[in-house]
Amino acid sequence: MKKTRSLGESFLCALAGVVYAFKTQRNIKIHFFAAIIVVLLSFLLKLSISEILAISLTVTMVLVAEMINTAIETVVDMYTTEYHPLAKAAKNVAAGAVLISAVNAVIVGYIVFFKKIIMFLNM
Ligand SMILES: Nc1ncnc2c1ncn2[C@@H]1O[C@H](COP(=O)(O)OP(=O)(O)OP(=O)(O)O)[C@@H](O)[C@H]1O
Repeated sequence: MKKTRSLGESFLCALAGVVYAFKTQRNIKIHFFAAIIVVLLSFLLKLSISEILAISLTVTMVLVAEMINTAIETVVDMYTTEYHPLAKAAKNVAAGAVLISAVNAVIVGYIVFFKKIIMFLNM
């Protein structure tokens, strides 16, 4: 295996990882489209800079958690497809990270959007 890579090659590998996760993981597709809707809503509801920062960090955290979850699932499946309690623990912990990021997204989304959407609908 080739050891040293140029910066460009490393970037392409990272990009390939994003594409792989997007192509193979239904949840990432759902989160990605949810992120697009959130970005469009942010423009429509004229969020402040600090609100946009909170939303941006939240969306990024969910997508990153999903990708780390995918990486862990992939390594576990490469190691064994047999039942193993440690494989189960690794996958459950990774899924737990996604769950925590998703709960945070719901809380942040509620705090930032709820009042604004109600006001927008009552206009
Ligand atoms: N090799 C294994 N040994 C023991 N339990 C496993 C194993 N593989 C999966 N599991 C259990 O099944 C659950 C689902 O695993 P799976 O690999 O199907 O993930 P998934 O359904 O693709 O998850 P996600 O929806 O997060 O992508 C795991 O969280 C774990 O509890």
